[in-house]
Amino acid sequence: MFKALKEKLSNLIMKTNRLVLLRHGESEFNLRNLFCGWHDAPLSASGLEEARTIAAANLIAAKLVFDKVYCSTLSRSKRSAEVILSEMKCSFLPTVSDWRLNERHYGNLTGANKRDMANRYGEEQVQFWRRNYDGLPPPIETSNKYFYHICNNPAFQAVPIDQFPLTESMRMCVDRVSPVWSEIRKEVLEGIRVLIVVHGTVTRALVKHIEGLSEEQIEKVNIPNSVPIVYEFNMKTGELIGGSKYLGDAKYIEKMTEKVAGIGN
Ligand SMILES: O=C(O)[C@H](O)COP(=O)(O)O
Repeated sequence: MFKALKEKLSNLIMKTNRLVLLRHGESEFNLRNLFCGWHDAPLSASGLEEARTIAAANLIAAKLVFDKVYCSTLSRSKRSAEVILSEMKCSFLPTVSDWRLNERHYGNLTGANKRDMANRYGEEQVQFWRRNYDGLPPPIETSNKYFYHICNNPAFQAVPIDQFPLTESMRMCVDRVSPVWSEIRKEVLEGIRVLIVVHGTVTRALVKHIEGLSEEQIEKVNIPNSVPIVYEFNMKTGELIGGSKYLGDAKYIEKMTEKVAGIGN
């Protein structure tokens, strides 16, 4: 009786912690509708602007504060995090750049226009490469314009040679992200308030881990740039409380999500 009451009381004063996921601002390659993957495309002018006026503005409006930030080793992720932190007046926060949070490698599609590829191979094939859980683009070839830029990018110095990808499916990306997600989850459950600023497919991989979605379910998820996604966890049990909460204007989020889902012009 006393034990049950104690449990009830401890549930009432349940300690929770939040985690926020964010996809970087629009990149030059997003703007030009090009497959990007491990190519280190910078943010576009609107990407920089939306990191401030959408990402940071919504985090500030929701009064969210952070103790630690995670991003990838690609500049569009790092730069978005810098802009957001500066806008939130907390550039002093420890920021971890981890290569395991890099975007999924798009193989030989890197640098190709998504619409051109749909005209050449058909929309179904392109959507298979983009969203099927096991859709594996052809490996990047030395003749690809971005092959040497990618191989020689100092941002990938920490990548073990036997783990350096030439292409990746969503499944491979989910597996790559898994150990770093376990590390972040542990910190979140210890009470560290974490912000993760990463990429479209890596955000989807994290959403799959966090929400426990099936392979079929995650194929239908599309992530707009610069829209914060908030999760809340029970720090004792590790359970997710409720679902995801997207911060910002619902109409804008819907429009941008549809844009990401489509192949573009
Ligand atoms: O790498 C890319 O091109 C983008 O970050 C993700 O593109 P997708 O929405 O076509 O997977």
